[in-house]
Parts: sequence; structure tokens; C-alpha cells
Amino acid sequence: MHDKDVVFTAKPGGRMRGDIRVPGDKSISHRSVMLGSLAEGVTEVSGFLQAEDCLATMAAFRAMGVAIEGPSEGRLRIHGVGLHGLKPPTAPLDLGNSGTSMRLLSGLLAGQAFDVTLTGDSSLVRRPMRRVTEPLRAMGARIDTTEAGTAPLYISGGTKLKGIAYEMPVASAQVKSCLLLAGLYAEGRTCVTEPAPTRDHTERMLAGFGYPVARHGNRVCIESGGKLSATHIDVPADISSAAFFMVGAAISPGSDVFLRHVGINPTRTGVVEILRAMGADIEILDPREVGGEPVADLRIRHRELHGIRIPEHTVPLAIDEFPALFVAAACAKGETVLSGAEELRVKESDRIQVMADGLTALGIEAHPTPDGMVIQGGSLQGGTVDSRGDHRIAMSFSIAALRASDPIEIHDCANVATSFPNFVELAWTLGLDIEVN
Ligand SMILES: O=C(O)C1=C[C@@H](OP(=O)(O)O)[C@@H](O)[C@H](O)C1
Ligand SMILES: C=C(OP(=O)(O)O)C(=O)O
Repeated sequence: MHDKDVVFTAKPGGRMRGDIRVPGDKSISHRSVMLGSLAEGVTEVSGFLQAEDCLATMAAFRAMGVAIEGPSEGRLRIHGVGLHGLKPPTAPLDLGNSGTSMRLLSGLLAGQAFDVTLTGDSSLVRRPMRRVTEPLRAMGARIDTTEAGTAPLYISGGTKLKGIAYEMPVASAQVKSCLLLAGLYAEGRTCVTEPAPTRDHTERMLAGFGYPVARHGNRVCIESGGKLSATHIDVPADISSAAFFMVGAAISPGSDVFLRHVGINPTRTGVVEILRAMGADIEILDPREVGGEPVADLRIRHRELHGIRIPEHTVPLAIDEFPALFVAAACAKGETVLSGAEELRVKESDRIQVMADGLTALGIEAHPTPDGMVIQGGSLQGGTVDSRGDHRIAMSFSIAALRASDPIEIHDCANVATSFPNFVELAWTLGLDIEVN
């Protein structure tokens, strides 16, 4: 998708100070378009994340006949077509870099009357899709993939799905959400059991659209036959984007950052728990609920961090924040050990290997393990690192420069636009010096 090698050169030292709101939550933005499109009536969304991943979801629904006004300053008006109103797209749906779009759409589309092909960029077509195609086939879906089980996904329409009870082998909100969305079209009840809690935005938002979802412990169930009624969705700021500045403030002396209206859904706050266990000074201010999601302002001030053994239960609750947390560990006193996080190897890049390579290039002892990493805190030098087209890795190494002795040159940064298009501008506001070439 991006041919040009966008290079960030992050200047060493400095501190972060300021009061900002980071863009809207990516997971909630995707789901607002999906459920708004299937609802009856006009759904208004504010705080929508205008980033490539969510725009890919929006383009997919437009290609299936949904009229969507916007986005303009984070506002959308989605003219829902009802659960059975989508039209066959005339071409494959290209979901770019977005795993969430592909996995959730595979479930939503498996029960439609028409055929559809889902594809994506060179990273997305390498990511594992059997985790969704296998349970969907057990529901009766007809889906063809490559021999490796990867995209393109060729979904044949016109099959009647039947509900299943599925025990997920991996703690994945994408798999859970995929099956719940397929469950909207399946005969009887669809139940998903998760081995550990994962983000529950789909369940919360379905309830917000008036569609009943039942939870019993770690099991969520949905039945077909209901309808979604249009609503208003106020998307909170993304804690996964806020995490870069939380880490930046935590590691650089003199920092004091105020982050407004951040989503603090307990299935997403692992980063706060982990940073606090490392000694970080994080205040959660004015906690409130907005449209079924908990929100608060966060204040983070510098305080020396120490290494920890990261509790495994926090892994799914901080899954996208580990690149930034590895930078925190590199700046902490002593050793940090992460285990139970093999899922990091199948994100936009192999986030264990790519972060270990980058930290090593910057003079840190970082040893990858099959399911995590062991990092000795130390002194960061400058140097050159490759983000491998992974947005979160590009942003994490930008923040690392706050504690580096020399500039850090980060390659392949164009995909920052998939989740956080104004990252560099906001980082400038807070005092970070990044040059973009
Ligand atoms: O459901 C979601 O919106 C997401 C779930 C997570 O993926 P997994 O479910 O694969 O862990 C996360 O990494 C991704 O960025 C967004
Ligand atoms: C893993 C991520 O997203 P996705 O799976 O949607 O590509 C992410 O944003 O870090």
C-alpha cells in the first residue's frame, strides 16, 4: 500500500509535558461502523478514528451499499440497512493492514446471501485466519483460503449457519467478536468461551444497539432473530494510542502529561496495571461512563521504573501495548520478564522479534523467548531500527529517543497512519522532536 520508506528520526533527550486528547479508539470505531450499518435507522458516531484501518472498514460497508456520511472531524452518520440489507460488493473487499476488519467481517459476512472475497496488504495476508475459518466452518460457513489458511478469504453466501458452543484456544477478542457477529445470522444460540478475559467492546456495543447478549462467567452467548436499533456512539480516546505518551512521560525526567477522555474499559487497562507495578506515577481522574464504555482523564508524571515479571493475566488486557512496554522495560532498573504472549508473534509483525532486534541495535540486552522476552534495563544508544511496517513499533522507538544518547532513525513508518495519523504532531506538542522524511 505504501511504497515510500517513511523515516522518522527521533532526536535524543527531552521530556513530555502537556494536555492532549489522542484520537478515537480503533476497536470501538470499527465496531461502530459494523453495527451501525446493520442497524435500523441512522447511527451517529462522534470521536471516530479517521485512520486507515477504520477507513478500510468504512469503505467495505460502502461497497456493500451502506450510505455513510463523513467522516468529518470524527463524526459519521451511518444509514443502517438492517441485518439483511447489505448488497453484494462488485469487487473483493481490501482491508489493508487491519486484522480486526478481516476477522470480524469474516463472521459478519459468512451468513449473508452473497459471495464475498476479503483481502489485504502484504502483512494482513500473512496473518493466521484458521482461528476464524475453522469455527465458522463448524457453524456451516463455506470459506476458502490459501493452503496456509491465510487470506484472501473466499466466502460463499447463501448457507444457513447454525449456532455452536465454541471454546477458544487463544484469548482473542477478534475471534470472539467474529463468532458473535456470525451468531446474529445462525440458527439457535452461539456461545463463545474465552480462556481469559479479552476486550468486550462488541458485547457492550451490541447491548447499546438493543441486541441482547448474555454473559455467564467467561462464556458469552447470542441468539439470532433480534434486530439492532440505531443509536449514538461517542468513541473515547484510544488507550492503545495513549500508551505511547504514558510510557514517554514515565521514562523521561521532568515529564507531566494529561491525557483526556481515555477509554478505561477494564479489558483494556493492562498497560496501567503493568506500568504501576513497575513504579509509574499514573492518576486516573474523573472516571465516568460514556455510551456504555468507562472513560477517564489520565495524568502521568515521571518516576523511576523498575523491572518486573509481568503477570500473565495482564497479557490479553495489554496485548497491543507491549512494544511500548518493552521500551519502558529497557529504561527500567533491573530485569523485566514477559511470558505467555506468543500472540505477539502474529500481529502486524512478529512484535517479539522485531522489538528485540531494535532494542539490541540500541544497546539493550533483549532476549526473545518463544512466548515473550527478557529485557535488562540499561542505557539506550542511538542507532537505526526497522519497524517492519508495524505502526506500534515505529511509535514505540520514537518514544525511546527520550532516553537515548543519540538520534534514533526508524524505517518503514508509513503505517503509523493505520492507527494514529497525527502521532507525530501530538508528540511535537508534548515536546518530542521527530523529523519525518
Ligand atoms: O478486537 C479487537 O478490536 C482487537 C483485538 C486484539 O486482537 P486479538 O483478538 O487477535 O488478540 C488486538 O490486538 C487488536 O488490535 C484489536
Ligand atoms: C494488532 C493490531 O491491529 P489489527 O489486529 O486490527 O491489525 C494493532 O492495532 O496493534
